[in-house]
Amino acid sequence: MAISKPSPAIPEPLIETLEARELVIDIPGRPAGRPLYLRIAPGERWGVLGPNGAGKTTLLHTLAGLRAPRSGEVRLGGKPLSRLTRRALARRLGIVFQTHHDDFPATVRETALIGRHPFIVPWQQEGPEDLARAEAALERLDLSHLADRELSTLSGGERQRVSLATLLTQAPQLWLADEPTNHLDLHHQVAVMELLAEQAARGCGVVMCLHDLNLAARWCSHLLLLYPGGEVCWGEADSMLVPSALEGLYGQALTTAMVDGAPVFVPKR
Ligand SMILES: Nc1ncnc2c1ncn2[C@@H]1O[C@H](COP(=O)(O)OP(=O)(O)OP(=O)(O)O)[C@@H](O)[C@H]1O
Repeated sequence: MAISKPSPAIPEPLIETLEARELVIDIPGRPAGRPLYLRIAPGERWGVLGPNGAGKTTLLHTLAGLRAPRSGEVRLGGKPLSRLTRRALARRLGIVFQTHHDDFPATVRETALIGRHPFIVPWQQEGPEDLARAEAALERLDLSHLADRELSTLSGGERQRVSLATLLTQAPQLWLADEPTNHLDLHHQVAVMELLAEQAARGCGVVMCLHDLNLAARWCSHLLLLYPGGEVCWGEADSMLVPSALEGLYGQALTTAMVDGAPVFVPKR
């Protein structure tokens, strides 16, 4: 996968910040816990960590405006998400879902082009520039050779890369990704983390739910730890990667070492 050449067709993002103000996500039957005050600034790479069922996906969907919070609000560029139209929001914020629902037959190229839908008027066909962006995104995600394939014929990792290519075609300022390295082999895991880091370096804000502590330690600038009881803490990654806190988060003893200047966490047997 080519990881060195960003598409020249993608414009520089506007500078906007995603903010959670006194936010409590809505998980039925769970106590409210500590409200979130988050500010996802341009250039930041946030990792959301927590065990299964802690609420990572619920948080991501709430930040994307797909799910109402129990209380508090999410603002983009100073405006509550509820005051933005779906179209205005989709021009600025994009999401990679944890699971894919491919209800209609479509090729890889057609799926990547969905990323342009917020920018074209209803019933208008995609133009040459839209197509060029989709092709560049497919190339970036190592998918050009699969452009005409039906989604239903792809492997899990190939399908995951199509979702990322669609988001790259959309080129939002805010990238929300639910387990973006799901199904990916080691090389493509690194390539996708590099892609997200590259977007942040362009001035995008990135939030990703991760299960791999070592990817989080190497690629995230900030971390948010979500505990199953609703407790939450967040801050710069260096200050959050405390072995005892991570052991408490997962209920799993860890061995820690420093490798190439970053901590590495291995589960104890
Ligand atoms: N509509 C719903 N009704 C009842 N409970 C729900 C609903 N949606 C989610 N939940 C519960 O909310 C909790 C948080 O779910 P969520 O998918 O956000 O967790 P997660 O941290 O992303 O988990 P995983 O690591 O397994 O993906 C889970 O216990 C889930 O069963």
